[in-house]
Amino acid sequence: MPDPLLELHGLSKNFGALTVTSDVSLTVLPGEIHAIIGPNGAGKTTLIHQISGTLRPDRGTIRFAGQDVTALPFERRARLGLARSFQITSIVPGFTALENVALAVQARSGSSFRFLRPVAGEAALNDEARAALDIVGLGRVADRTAAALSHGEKRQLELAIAIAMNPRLLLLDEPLAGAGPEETERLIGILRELRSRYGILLVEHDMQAVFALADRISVLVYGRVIVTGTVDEIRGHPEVRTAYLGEDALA
Ligand SMILES: Nc1ncnc2c1ncn2[C@@H]1O[C@H](COP(=O)(O)OP(=O)(O)OP(=O)(O)O)[C@@H](O)[C@H]1O
Repeated sequence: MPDPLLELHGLSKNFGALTVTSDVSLTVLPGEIHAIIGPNGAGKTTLIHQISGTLRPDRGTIRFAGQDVTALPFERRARLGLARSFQITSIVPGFTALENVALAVQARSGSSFRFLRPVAGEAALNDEARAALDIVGLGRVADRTAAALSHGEKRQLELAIAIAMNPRLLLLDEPLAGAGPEETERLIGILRELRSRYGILLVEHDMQAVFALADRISVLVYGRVIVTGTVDEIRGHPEVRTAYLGEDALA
């Protein structure tokens, strides 16, 4: 088995008397989609915050690509290749899709484009941004403003922005939220393509999408991982079936 890209060990977090993450241990391997599912309020988003570095765990460790990153700030983790997909609200509506992604490339690269002549620097920025748009299937709308994109295309744009960070691992918090059936199908196809390039930790409520995509699934209930397993293991797990998902979700 390859070394894990991401390794959580005994991660715990309380907000006052409320335990939001309780002794969470899990791994994400290169080229794997590891999905986190669980009922509302189970602690999925706060777990993502702790991994990305916007929230400090009270206890436990986070190792990324063999390095202990538990104490590193968000930007340092991002530079190491831990990219969180941002919500639509971070997209600049008046900018084109290309400009939105170019901003992310520029933010990642800092001053490295400064040493190129302005025109060459801009061309290099745009080339990278175009490549990210192509990966998520948005190449043909690169010059359209973000405001003019459909909801599904905006979700694709978020993915392109995350990819522009040059990640090794993508943290995706509900990438299918609000997408219609056709858009969902398209996004599932894109996420499947992305798996060959990155490890993915996926938080998603759409159970059919999770079952279509995940290599492994961890079930989070009240901040605790009650089981980690393959799609078949999770579908058939009695505690998962009865505890909270309901039979319909697992059909
Ligand atoms: N900053 C905070 N201060 C206090 N409590 C918080 C804070 N952030 C989240 N919580 C609480 O922590 C618990 C876990 O929330 P979280 O958003 O991680 O759950 P979730 O599994 O992502 O839920 P959903 O599926 O609804 O998005 C909830 O009870 C929430 O109210």
